[in-house]
Amino acid sequence: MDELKREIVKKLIENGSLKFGEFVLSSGKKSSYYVDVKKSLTDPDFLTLISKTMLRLAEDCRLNFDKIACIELGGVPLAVALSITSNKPYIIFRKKKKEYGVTSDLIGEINGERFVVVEDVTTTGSSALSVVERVMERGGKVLGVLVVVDREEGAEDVFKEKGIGFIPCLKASELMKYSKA
Ligand SMILES: O=P(O)(O)OC[C@H]1O[C@H](OP(=O)(O)OP(=O)(O)O)[C@H](O)[C@@H]1O
Ligand SMILES: O=C(O)c1cc(=O)[nH]c(=O)[nH]1
Repeated sequence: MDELKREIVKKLIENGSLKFGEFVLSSGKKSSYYVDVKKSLTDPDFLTLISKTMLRLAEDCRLNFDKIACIELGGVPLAVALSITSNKPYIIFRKKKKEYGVTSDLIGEINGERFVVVEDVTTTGSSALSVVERVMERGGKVLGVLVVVDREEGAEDVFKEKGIGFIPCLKASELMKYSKA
């Protein structure tokens, strides 16, 4: 697994996804760095690497899932890639309901299946938690949350409290450590 982590770090760096400066995060928090995982998710090699890593982590943790769930935007390319690698269907939640056409906030179906949630980055975990809650409200079961980079700013505790597995491919501290190696 260590080798996969190093490959992920290498790709994130090559793709210019680790940025230093002054950033405002989704939660309103300020940060001196930003991990632009979405930029790397435009790279087919990164998509392949991440989906293989996520499938391996899910297998190692015995997450016997039927479907994949995500929220736009960052989760979508991940869900598509993992769907192709695992041959399991996926669903997408919209951040907001549409006001025309098909107005549901859900694309795909939930019929009591077992889900893994995928997310590009977790900071507070609130975005991934909204997916977990929305799957459960509709009768789905959530086995775990798989994330590319966890910034170690609270998400782990959020899911521990809920009794839901939280499985980052990489922690921010590992990203910083390996990026200097
Ligand atoms: O753990 P949290 O504190 O919720 O922060 C992480 C969330 O923030 C980012 O999304 P963003 O809100 O920037 O939306 P986007 O995917 O549409 O770019 C990221 O993709 C996660 O979804
Ligand atoms: O918390 C966030 O909004 C966030 C942090 C980060 O490093 N990368 C990202 O895409 N979002």
